[in-house]
Parts: sequence; structure tokens; C-alpha cells
Amino acid sequence: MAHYDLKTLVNYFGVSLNNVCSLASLPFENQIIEQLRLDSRQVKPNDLFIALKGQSHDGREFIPQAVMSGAIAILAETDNSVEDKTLSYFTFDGKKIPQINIYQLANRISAFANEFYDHPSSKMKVIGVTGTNGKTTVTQLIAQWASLIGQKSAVLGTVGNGVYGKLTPSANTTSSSIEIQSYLAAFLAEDVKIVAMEVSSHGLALGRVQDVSYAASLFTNLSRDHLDFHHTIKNYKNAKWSLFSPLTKELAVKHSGKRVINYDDKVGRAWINKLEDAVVVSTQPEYLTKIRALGKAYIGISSIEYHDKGVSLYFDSSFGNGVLESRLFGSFNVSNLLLALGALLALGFPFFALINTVPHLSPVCGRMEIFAVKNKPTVIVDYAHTPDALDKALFAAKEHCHGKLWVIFGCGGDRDRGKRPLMANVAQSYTDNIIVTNDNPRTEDPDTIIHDIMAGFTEPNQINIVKDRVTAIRWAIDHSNENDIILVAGKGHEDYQIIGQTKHHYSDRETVSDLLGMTL
Ligand SMILES: CC(=O)N[C@H]1[C@@H](OP(=O)(O)OP(=O)(O)OC[C@H]2O[C@@H](n3ccc(=O)[nH]c3=O)[C@H](O)[C@@H]2O)O[C@H](CO)[C@@H](O)[C@@H]1O[C@H](C)C(=O)N[C@@H](C)C(=O)N[C@H](CCC(=O)O)C(=O)O
Ligand SMILES: Nc1ncnc2c1ncn2[C@@H]1O[C@H](COP(=O)(O)OP(=O)(O)OP(=O)(O)O)[C@@H](O)[C@H]1O
Ligand SMILES: N[C@H](CCC[C@H](N)C(=O)O)C(=O)O
Ligand SMILES: [Mg+2]
Repeated sequence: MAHYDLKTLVNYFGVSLNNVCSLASLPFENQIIEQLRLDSRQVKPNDLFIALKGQSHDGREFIPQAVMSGAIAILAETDNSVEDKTLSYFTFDGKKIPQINIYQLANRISAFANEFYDHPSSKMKVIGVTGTNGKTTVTQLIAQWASLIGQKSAVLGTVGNGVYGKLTPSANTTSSSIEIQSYLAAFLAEDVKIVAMEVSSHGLALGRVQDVSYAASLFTNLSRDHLDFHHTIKNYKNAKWSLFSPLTKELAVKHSGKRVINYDDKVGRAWINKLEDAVVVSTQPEYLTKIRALGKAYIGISSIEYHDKGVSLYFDSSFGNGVLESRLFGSFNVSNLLLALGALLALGFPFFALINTVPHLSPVCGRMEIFAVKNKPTVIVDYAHTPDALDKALFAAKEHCHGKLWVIFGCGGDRDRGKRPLMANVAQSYTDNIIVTNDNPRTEDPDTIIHDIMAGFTEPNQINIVKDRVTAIRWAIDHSNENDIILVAGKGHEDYQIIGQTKHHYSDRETVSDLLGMTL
């Protein structure tokens, strides 16, 4: 990170220094800013605290706390356009701290953080991955694959941020614009060459990735999710499109790179038509001729064989042909694998090195993770928390099931209510036994969530409700046979259950391995 002092900060924001002081007379002008902080609880000596109005708090209320923790200056949102680019002082406990006031500050944070951390994304290969489902899987695959062929990689996403293999848990799928730029700068300092980043629709809509330069962006699929936030599918889709749009007026991110698009998805197909250049990826043998004829880069499948050890794929592409032997489970993972391959090939990674390492790619934590011991049912822990993901996960499980198929699922509180009955509908179309349970009710009443889910079943009296997840899983294991499969959906890697505002320690993976007598 370049040395960034307060004088540079004042200049960056074009602060008008009134008659009271000239820049040279400022007592603080040469003080070096250590880090940028959005959260007063994280402020350390010499940091700059950025006070923004949020959805539930007004960050400006925490200025005293930030100053007490050692902030040397404040960058604060102002509601009054007349106060834009003005300098004032915040006086607290005998300290006089400079405060720069900016109108509509939130829109400027990504660019400022990019500048402060010295443009890290332009010095590495950053791949942005968006879509309703598959982001974590694809990003983890990209990072794992790159590291298998000797390129230092890092990930930013739902299961954590960090150099691949050494992740720090993350609060969000796409972190704040400051955390993103700061992580990228740290990765660069550690000589990371490639970063796979999950880009959520919230991240795009709220400008968290505005000033990230992507070497490639990748689209997995689009189905219903997050309508509590976007309200309509159209808005949700437009937020995702902003990661790919070549038009300046639509552009939400800086983009100079490749675009890798899933042709199997209806939205993906429409987008390919709007893009002059793209890497077109499909898992459907019947699309192979069509994607070849598009005249763009492509990866398609000529045939697929699912077997006990995973899947064998015969592929044809504009980069070369071959066979991939993968240990990943589920047909949707074939799509995830090919999309990851498309991004790496488009960025010039060596073809044979990639193909030869496929058998070493391991499944992603909490994504179709299989727990199996002799004489007991097989349990799969998966993160399906949308109707489409549940559909895909149950379809994959059904293909391998010789006995009865069970599903245990719930829906998150304070999230899209409309998906609840849809998930019930999907569940009943594949399974023999269903248990509805809690999944992070947050501040909603768990009974209300369950009530919404139950509305989607045609025969609700056939459905068991067991709100406590451990009891639900134990009950299913105790009442099933060794040929049965129990899909425990929705929490995947999560190690918590959020009830009210409190995060309690809880993990499906730990529960299942304990109940099956396995070690995790
Ligand atoms: C609605 C939303 O997106 N909220 C995000 C947003 O919070 P906010 O700006 O509303 O924050 P706030 O709590 O009102 O506080 C306002 C300001 O005061 C500061 N503050 C607050 C308290 C304090 O003691 N001191 C302090 O300084 C906060 O840091 C913030 O800057 O900015 C925060 C910091 O980046 C996020 O953690 C937070 O995500 C919340 C936790 C959340 O649940 N977000 C979900 C909806 C979300 O973003 N999900 C997507 C997609 C998930 C997926 O499908 O994968 C994601 O990318 O995670
Ligand atoms: N390509 C895919 N198409 C449909 N469903 C998928 C796909 N990949 C994964 N899934 C399902 O979605 C679940 C979540 O997968 P993953 O965590 O990779 O998605 P995500 O996009 O990162 O989700 P989130 O939005 O929560 O970050 C998986 O556990 C699986 O059930
Ligand atoms: N990152 C997503 C996934 C949630 C998974 C599920 N366990 C839930 O809490 O709804 C979200 O916050 O909406
Ligand atoms: Mg994710």
C-alpha cells in the first residue's frame, strides 16, 4: 500500500479549504493513514473512519467510538449537498479530529479504496463469479485448480476470504468495498497471481465491487432469490448483468477482460447474444453443434458418464478436446467444473496441466458433501437454499439412491418469503420423506417461516416438522435404512444457527458425523 497522508486525502476528495486555514497550515497534513475502516469496532490507531448511513445504523453515531479507538480523521456522509467537500473538526475528549464531509459518499468508496490500496486488482488476475447458485463452488474450484498447477491463488466469498487453504470467515458473500480492496492489496503483497471472487447481486447493486478490474467475469445461472432486496426478477437480473455489460452507461464495474457464460441457462443464452465476445460453456451434448456455430470461444460436452467414483466427461472446445475425470458429485457440478475451466483457459492457463489435474480436484466443504458409514443411511450435507438449488441437489441425490430419499430443510428468516412454498413444492416432487426444520430464523418467528413453507405442500399432513435440527437429523437416521439417502439442505459449511440476533454454534457437518460415529 502506498503511503497515504491526510493531505492526499483532502486533495483526492477536492475538499474546499475555506479562509480559515490553508492546506499548508493544517496541523495534521502529513499524518499517514494506516487503514480505512467502515466499522468503528475495528478502528485502530491512525486509521481513517468512514461514517456511512446504513440500513439499520447511522455510522456517524459511532464517530466518538472511532476517535476513542485512535482514528486520526473522519470521512463522513452528509445529507446536505451544500456541505459536500467541506472540512470540519470533530472535537471529542480534548482531541480535535479533522472530518471531511461528502455528499453521497457511499458511491465513492470503492473508487477511493481502490486508490488508497494502489489499484491491486489491475496487478493480478481477478475473476468475478456471479449467478444464483454455484458461485462458491466455482470460485473454490478455480482457486484449487490454479494452486494445483503451481499458481498462488486466493478466494473472496461465502466460506471466507484469504489465500486458498487459509481462509478467514466472512460476514458476507461479497464483503464491503473497503475489505475487498484491502484483501486484494494483501494478496498482492503475498504474491498471489489469481483471485476468484464471488460477486453477489447485493455486492453489485450496492457498489461494493464498482472499482475492481476484472480479468474475467463468469455467469453460472439465474433463478429466484433475494426478492426481499431486489423486489423483481428483472432488477435482480440487471444487477447480475452489470458484471458483464459492455456498455458504459450500464457498467457497474471496470471490465477489460473475458466473459464466461453458461449457455445451458436461459438468461445466459440471451446474454451471449448481446456480447460480441464470450466463452460459451454448455454441459448438454445436444447444444454442442449450436455453440460451435456461434463463432465464439466455447467448451461443450460430447458425452457424459456418471459412475460410482464421480463422472467422466468427453469434451470438445475451441481450446482443444479431451476427457475429464472428476470426483465431483451431481450434474450441476459438471457445469461448475466446465465454467471454472473456461475461465482458466480464457486467461491462458496451460490446457494439459489443467486437464491432467481434474482428478485431484476435491469437493467443496458443505456442497454435496457425502457422509457414509457401513450399515447406516448415506447423509449428504448441502447448501441448497433456493428452489433451483434444491431441485438440482435432490435430482443428483435421486440418481444415486437405491432406497428411499429423505430431505431435511428450512428457510432463512428475514429473507425472500416467496421462495418458501416453492422449496416445499420441489421437495415433495422428489422425496419419500420430508422433515421441515429451522434454518437461521433470525428475527422472524420460526412458526411463521414453517407456515409459509407448509403452504407449498399438496399433502401437508404427511410432512414432519422438527424445529431442532439435531433432533430432525437424528430422527431421520434412526428411521431410515442403509440404502436410503438423507439430504440435509440449507446450511452447508455454516457453523451457526441465527435465532433472533444471536448466532449459536451449530453445524450440520458436525451433527451428521457425530450421529454416524465418524470423525470430521
Ligand atoms: C443489507 C446489507 O447488505 N447490509 C450490509 C451493509 O450493512 P449496513 O450498511 O446496512 O450497516 P448498518 O448495520 O446499518 O451500519 C451502518 C454503518 O455503521 C457502522 N457501524 C455499525 C455498528 C457499530 O457499532 N459501529 C459502526 O461503525 C457499520 O459498519 C456501517 O458502516 O454493509 C455491511 C458491511 O459491508 C454488511 O455486512 C451488511 O450485510 C448484512 C449483514 C447482510 O445480511 N447482508 C446480506 C443481505 C447480503 O449482503 N447478502 C449478500 C448475498 C448473499 C448470498 O446469496 O450469497 C452478500 O453478499 O453477502
Ligand atoms: N451450477 C449450479 N446450478 C444449480 N444449483 C447449484 C449449482 N452449483 C451448486 N448448486 C446448488 O446450490 C448450492 C449452493 O452452491 P454454492 O454455495 O456454490 O452457490 P452460491 O452461489 O455460492 O450460493 P450463495 O448465494 O449462498 O453464496 C449447492 O449446495 C447446490 O445445492
Ligand atoms: N448467503 C445467503 C445464504 C443463506 C443460507 C441459509 N442458511 C439462510 O440462512 O437463509 C443469504 O444470506 O441469504
Ligand atoms: Mg456463495
